[in-house]
Amino acid sequence: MSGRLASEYPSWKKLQQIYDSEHANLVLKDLFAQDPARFSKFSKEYASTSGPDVTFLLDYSKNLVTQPIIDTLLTLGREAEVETYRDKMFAGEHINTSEDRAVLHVALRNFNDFKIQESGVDEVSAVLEHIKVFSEAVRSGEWKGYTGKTINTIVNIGIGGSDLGPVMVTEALKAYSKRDLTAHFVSNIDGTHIAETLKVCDPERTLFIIASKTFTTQETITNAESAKAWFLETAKDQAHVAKHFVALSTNTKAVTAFGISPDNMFQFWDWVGGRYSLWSAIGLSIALVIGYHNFESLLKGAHGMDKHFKEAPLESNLPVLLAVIGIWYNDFYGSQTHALLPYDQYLHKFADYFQQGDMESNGKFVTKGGQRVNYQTGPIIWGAAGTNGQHSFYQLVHQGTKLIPADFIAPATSQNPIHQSKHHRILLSNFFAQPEALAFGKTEAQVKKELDPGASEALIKSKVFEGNRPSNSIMFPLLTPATLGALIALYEHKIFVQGVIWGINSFDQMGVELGKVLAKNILAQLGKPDDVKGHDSSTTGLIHYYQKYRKE
Ligand SMILES: O=P(O)(O)OC[C@H]1O[C@H](O)[C@@H](O)[C@@H](O)[C@@H]1O
Repeated sequence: MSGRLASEYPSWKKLQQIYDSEHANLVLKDLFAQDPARFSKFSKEYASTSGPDVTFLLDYSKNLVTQPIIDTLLTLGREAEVETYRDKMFAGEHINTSEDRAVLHVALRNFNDFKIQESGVDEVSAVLEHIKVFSEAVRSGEWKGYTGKTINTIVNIGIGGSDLGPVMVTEALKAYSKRDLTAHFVSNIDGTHIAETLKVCDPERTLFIIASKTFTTQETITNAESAKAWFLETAKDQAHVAKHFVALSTNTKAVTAFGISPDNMFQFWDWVGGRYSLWSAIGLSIALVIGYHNFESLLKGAHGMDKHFKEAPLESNLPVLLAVIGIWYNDFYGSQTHALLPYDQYLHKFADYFQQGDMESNGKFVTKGGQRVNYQTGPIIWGAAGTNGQHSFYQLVHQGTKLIPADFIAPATSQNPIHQSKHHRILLSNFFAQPEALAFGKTEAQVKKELDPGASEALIKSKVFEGNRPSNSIMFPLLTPATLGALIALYEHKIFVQGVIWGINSFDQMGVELGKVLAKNILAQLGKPDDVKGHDSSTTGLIHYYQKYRKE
């Protein structure tokens, strides 16, 4: 984040030399055979030192690394001043330089532990109290709708960071949810999303949460207006809106203009990035679904990881290790993507969440100093919950031509140990088997032994697994709110470290702007073909096609 080109650091050049001269010999099968202690050397157990107990194991032994490579990668971190920039973040310095903002999602889950100076930080506990009081009133039934009935449905209307975090976390912690309160999340501008949701809502018992940091996002405001119109069709009186609409935003003026009273607004601050906002008022839907106490555990679990990230030396700092190993593949092996593969159905939105978290943060081609980078920055993040992926895309992961580093994530214990945990044992046997298969593969000799002597060369070749495909494995005892908090913070800080090394600003998102501006211009031209001006022939042709067939 110093804005320097990563490729100028001496350790970067050294890593390139190591890659060039050694990568052909970096064979997992051999590395494990040569060192029986490889697992214990390249795995670490995390145990929180503050807040609720959180432990997990990070096994990074199945990576194409040796100790000297890890050491050089850590030197790269030091040369890029990862420690300095980490301290700047925690100190509230304006490390989001393009927007001149502090980056303080860590302050949202700090509970007065670290001293952080920034305006608004001293208001965090009051907003948490507001979330607590409000969520408890709704959950207990004390908060009533305009006809005196309790709330049984919440609809969070938001998009991007005002949607993905709450969606992912409420799914991940469903086992802790209040079953008589149904949560829906409406994000897409496609009218289908709000229309289908409203079909199953009762206006007398539904609470709409309008979640938007800026309160100007077209999708969210349009959906919120449609929801309000739908509500007023039944409720008639504008005064009833107060019982059914609340806002989560930094923009009091726009919230008031929408018709939501400031009493029903949950505040946050410009130093909370959208994709880092689930810890803020944006997490209201989470507190409503799992209860404030569990929401606080989520925050405290994340704080434990913040403490680890802030205090642990780089060589035992888990976010740093994940970050530099990721850079090894991304920048030296040329891998384009990184897969997140949780073996936990509750985490089925985890990869979706970190698509924004990682790709919006590190999908940048200029450094903070404005130079075009001459190396790869953020990877494409993707993934799905196991074992579903095994029956779709794992073919390519095992035998395709691309190197796909992957993180396998699993709880040792299931929240649903049905059939004497038979399901979970099968799930975990797959969780253990897949990284093993990826790393060690299957040789031609092994294949031949299993086939008839007359088997064709082609058949034999098609059954070979080259192996040597790297992965991390993360295991924890149970997916609790605090464990999830720590896990999310682990990845947030990994993304931070990578951004610092690449010299980019991980905290702005200029790349979402151009399309928005063009769409606004096009929206004004959709009326008639003659209005369609100033576009290339393809865009013009597409708009004309729409105009020919549309039905209003
Ligand atoms: O909460 P808001 O202001 O509605 O923004 C929603 C989203 O908009 C844009 O796509 C980006 O800025 C995202 O980072 C943000 O999360």
